[in-house]
Amino acid sequence: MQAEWRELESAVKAAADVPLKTRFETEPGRLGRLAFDVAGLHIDLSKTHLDIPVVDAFETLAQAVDFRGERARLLHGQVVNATEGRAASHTAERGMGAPEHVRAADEARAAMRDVYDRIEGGAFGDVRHIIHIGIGGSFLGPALVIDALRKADMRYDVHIVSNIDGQALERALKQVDRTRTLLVTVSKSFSTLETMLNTESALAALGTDSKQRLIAVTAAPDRAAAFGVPRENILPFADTVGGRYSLWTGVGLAAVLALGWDSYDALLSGAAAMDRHFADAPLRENAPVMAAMMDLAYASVLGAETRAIFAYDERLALLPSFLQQLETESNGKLVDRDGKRLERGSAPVVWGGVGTDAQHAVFQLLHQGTHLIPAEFLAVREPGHRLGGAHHRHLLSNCIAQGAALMRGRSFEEAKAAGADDATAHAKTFPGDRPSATILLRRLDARTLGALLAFYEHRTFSFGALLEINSFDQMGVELGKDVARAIAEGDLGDLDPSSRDLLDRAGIL
Ligand SMILES: O=P(O)(O)OC[C@H]1O[C@](O)(CO)[C@@H](O)[C@@H]1O
Repeated sequence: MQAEWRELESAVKAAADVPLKTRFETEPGRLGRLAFDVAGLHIDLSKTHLDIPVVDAFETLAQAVDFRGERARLLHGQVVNATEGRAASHTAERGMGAPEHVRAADEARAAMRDVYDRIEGGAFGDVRHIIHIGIGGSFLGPALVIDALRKADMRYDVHIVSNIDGQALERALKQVDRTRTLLVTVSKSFSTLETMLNTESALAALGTDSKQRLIAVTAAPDRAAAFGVPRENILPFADTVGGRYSLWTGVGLAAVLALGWDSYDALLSGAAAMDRHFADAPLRENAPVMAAMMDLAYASVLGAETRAIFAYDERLALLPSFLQQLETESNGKLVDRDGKRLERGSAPVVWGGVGTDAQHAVFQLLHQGTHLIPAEFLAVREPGHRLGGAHHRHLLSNCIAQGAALMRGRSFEEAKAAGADDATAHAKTFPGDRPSATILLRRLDARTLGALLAFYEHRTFSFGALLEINSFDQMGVELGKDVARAIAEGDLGDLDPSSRDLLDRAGIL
């Protein structure tokens, strides 16, 4: 593998020496090769340092690391998460996978439909409010989906509570009529501290029969039953579905209730369309694979430590947070699948915000700062409001202008020609040649959103597979949890003096 990586590194470094803005003239057909239309998404990677030699080198690496074999193992339900000895079967939720995984997903969806119909039919009373309790992958996906597809006439008023800070639950409780509130606790493990404590406090606040109004969504149904959730209120899902890949399961129940079952079907069908593209398209026509190549070129070869995502659409404001978990928890790893220390960078820090707000906050650094930061812009062709064309025209113009300006830059001479003195002209010089990708959605509906989220899932997997890491475990979160548990139980062990002092000052000792 070393030879393939060396070849890739020299191709990427050579590509980085060629100014991006000159490439459209010198590389005929560049835009056509690096822009992809899939399932309602237009994905433009042409303002990046991907070029034919780089993609060739990635193809060679893909061959050497058996990328296609790993993809087949993922999509056929074989073990791809070796440390936990299991498959990653999220695509089975959309119909692609081992027959037993697809069957289990279908059964789980039938159980979900049954609970959905009981709620709609009044079995839990006249429900108006839903408090969804969960954290990490057990809330980011549903929260994003609700926010993105929010309708004026939402069927239920959904409050999502994740943080163990009691303020989060208290705020939600203040906004609901407790007699008309359904609790949906989502926890793959049904043992996560934050979720369990919030559930207990919510049950206490909702009164004596509150367990009857508790739905549990989990891969550990026996734990939920032991907790006292009525069996018919437990929605199981397979433990082969990773938390950050789980919004397609009953984890999305609150979103499905709020948006309607049809939206859920459409979300799954959009994801399924992306699954087919990922499974079938040749690597250099495969949008998630090509995007992963781009991510690796920057993070693992050129040393970019961050990657910035800006959604030029209020409805996608939660996307950077969702992707932060998806990408960093999946690929923020120190060792490869054999336990060998990685010789190159794994997942970059993912951060971002909404445009145009972010332009007035962090874009100075993007345009003139000293770090290499690949940026990603997302926008939707159809506006999500009825305020008239000016808002949308300016929004989209700003979005597209950022990528153009990052690439083009402004020379010292141009700044001088515009009348600046030398010192000011230096300050007004933009180096340019800064990479960005742009994703344009035709419209933001459930189907397109499903395709978009599946695109990111497969891109994350492809990054991990090319780097030969396990994208489906998250051992790095355990130590912090263990130390916190020990402290909460009063076991300070060999805790360092600084932390003891802080606990003392915080009033915990
Ligand atoms: O769904 P659970 O088991 O409550 O876990 C919540 C989150 O906690 C993590 O395990 C990390 O601590 C995430 O991977 C997961 O999404």
